[in-house]
Amino acid sequence: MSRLKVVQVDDQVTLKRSVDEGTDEQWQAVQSILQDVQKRGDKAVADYTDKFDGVRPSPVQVSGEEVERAYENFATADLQIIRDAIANLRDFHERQVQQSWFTTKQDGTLLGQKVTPLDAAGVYVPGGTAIYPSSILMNVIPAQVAGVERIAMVSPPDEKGCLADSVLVTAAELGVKEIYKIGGAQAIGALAYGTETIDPVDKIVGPGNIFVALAKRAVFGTVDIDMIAGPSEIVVLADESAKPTYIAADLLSQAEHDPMSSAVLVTSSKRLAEEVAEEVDRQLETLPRRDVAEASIKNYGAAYVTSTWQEAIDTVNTLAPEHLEIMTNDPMKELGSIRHAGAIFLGEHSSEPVGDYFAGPNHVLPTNGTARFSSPLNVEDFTKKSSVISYSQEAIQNNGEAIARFARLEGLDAHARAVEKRLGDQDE
Ligand SMILES: NC(=O)c1ccc[n+]([C@@H]2O[C@H](COP(=O)([O-])OP(=O)(O)OC[C@H]3O[C@@H](n4cnc5c(N)ncnc54)[C@H](O)[C@@H]3O)[C@@H](O)[C@H]2O)c1
Ligand SMILES: N[C@H](CO)Cc1c[nH]c[nH+]1
Ligand SMILES: [Zn+2]
Repeated sequence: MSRLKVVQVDDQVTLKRSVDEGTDEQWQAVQSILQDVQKRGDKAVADYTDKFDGVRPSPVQVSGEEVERAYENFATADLQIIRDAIANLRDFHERQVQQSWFTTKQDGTLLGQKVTPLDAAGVYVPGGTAIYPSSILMNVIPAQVAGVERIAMVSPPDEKGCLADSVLVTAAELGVKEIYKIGGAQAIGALAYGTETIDPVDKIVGPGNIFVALAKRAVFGTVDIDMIAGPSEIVVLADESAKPTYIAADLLSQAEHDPMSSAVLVTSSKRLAEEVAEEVDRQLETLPRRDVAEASIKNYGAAYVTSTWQEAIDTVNTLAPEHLEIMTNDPMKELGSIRHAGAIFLGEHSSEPVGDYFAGPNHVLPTNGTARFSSPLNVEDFTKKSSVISYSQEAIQNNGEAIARFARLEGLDAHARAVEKRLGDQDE
């Protein structure tokens, strides 16, 4: 019996998705960690690091010597790959830069929008069960391209109180100098509220486990956050021309992230669905992270078979997946029908990990159906806009009466009078 369920889609089928909103106990744990960090600063952060990571790094900030040692241990071939990925990501994100703009009218009015980078961003790099140098690239590069001056990075230490060489080297390649060996909700609290050692930031970005996600939700408002990225998801939309071996491999690439990840095939071909299910079983046999991938396939994996191709497209749009691969005869033809997906990979050579590590687009993407209304992490996330208004004397004389009248519609006389003070006044 295949672990990937083949399901005929009809009106009765509810599309399963993984939702982890945290338990009451987790919420309470996070709230009390955050309150304690606000009250006791560095001491609280050190106590929780000791409790959850089993170590008290001192100093908590990474030193230049630690970075030098990491370079000594790091293979040149790996360094070159990181450098090539950085170049691809910079090139892609530089195209996202938005300029300030201004417009003028005949009467001398000037209106516009001034784009300003955030002063300080905090980047969370997960470090519990795996190491994610790729997430450093995805979070730091758009911030730097936007022009953010201060980037403070946090990541939980290993049992020796250190960060992985790949993490330190990747951060150093990007020129990140402020790196702290802390993780979990206590690190989010330190970035949001500040401690004796760490200045607060304006926005916190980066993925993490449920404690990190709940802490980000809780500090939103004190600081901005990027999004709450849930477990990874992949949907493959395929027709008879697709190769089952490729589809199975790509489904497993996301299933191996987390038992809560979801990997789904959508097709109108029952034969393809059955072949992919068999192939998933075959490939699982030799996968090092088989336990995780198998649990994910069992929990949230499915091959949805539709009666028509249009139903297949509708199913994809209902799922609004984080990653969508289109493996059909003419993938470009389907692009126009896809309304909701975080990243769209076209054709059999565009395997999802190409985007996770290297191609250039960001791998921090909306999960959990939120691709219906949100976008990948991008340069704009690290900027804000101010409106600019400059009225000439002619403009205020021509429009002042109308503005005052509008103010009185709201019963706000001080507003009306502020404008009326200018009426009739002429420049010397
Ligand atoms: N969407 C993306 O782009 C993306 C990229 C990389 C990783 N991820 C996800 O990020 C997550 C990383 O999770 P992780 O656990 O490996 O690392 P993590 O760094 O998010 O969490 C580790 C920290 O959790 C805290 N913690 C652990 N148990 C706790 C408890 N009982 N109470 C309070 N705090 C506790 C500790 O402080 C520890 O330092 C995974 O789910 C992974 O799939 C997503
Ligand atoms: N696929 C993940 C986002 O859903 C990102 C990632 C990092 N490393 C490997 N993959
Ligand atoms: Zn991945």
